[in-house]
Amino acid sequence: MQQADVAGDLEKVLVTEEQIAGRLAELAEQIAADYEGRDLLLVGVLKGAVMVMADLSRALRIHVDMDWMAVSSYGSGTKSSGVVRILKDLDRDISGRHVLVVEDIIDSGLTLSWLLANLRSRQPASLEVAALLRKPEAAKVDVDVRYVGFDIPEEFVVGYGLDYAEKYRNLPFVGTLAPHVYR
Ligand SMILES: O=P(O)(O)OC[C@H]1O[C@H](OP(=O)(O)OP(=O)(O)O)[C@H](O)[C@@H]1O
Ligand code: HPA
Ligand SMILES: [Mg+2]
Repeated sequence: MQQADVAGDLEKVLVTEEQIAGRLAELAEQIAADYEGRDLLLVGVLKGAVMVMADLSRALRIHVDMDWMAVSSYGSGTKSSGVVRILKDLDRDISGRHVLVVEDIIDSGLTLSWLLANLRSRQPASLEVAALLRKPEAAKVDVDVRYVGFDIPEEFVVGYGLDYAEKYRNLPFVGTLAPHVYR
């Protein structure tokens, strides 16, 4: 009932549940091979990356530690404010650790570019990024992303962790909103 209501707000599905699972399995294999014999720390970026973190980490067949940061630059709108705030910092020191930042989406790149500079200053042994989605046409800054799930067009998307005004995060797929929802 509720799911039907939620789906009614969508214009189209961009990435299906099956496509997400398939791509995360491929990325997990790549990551497991790249980090073999190394101690890996996954850093999830709340709240959007919760679903990616949950599914990617379970697809990984190596030991990992997990920590979380919460940063916010979007508030309740569909445009990045460019001002990034730390809402929750990491619990532990990352100096000397191999850190893989896990993100749901790289849109303007402003959040990630700020976050990487912040994390780099804490002197990890290595620092890479895994993101489910990337919008190449929306990039305002260049960020080097080692693992990308899907490149998507410059449209506002929701689902699989991604929200519009805190809604739609629980959709199992990624889709675009019907214009009537945000106009
Ligand atoms: O590349 P950018 O243009 O900076 O956008 C990407 C960031 O924006 C979203 O987070 P948001 O600030 O909305 O917080 P949330 O994860 O809690 O939804 C998303 O989860 C990324 O972290
Ligand atoms: O397209 C998007 N959807 C939801 N949240 C976002 N944060 C950055 N880009 C997006
Ligand atoms: Mg986020």
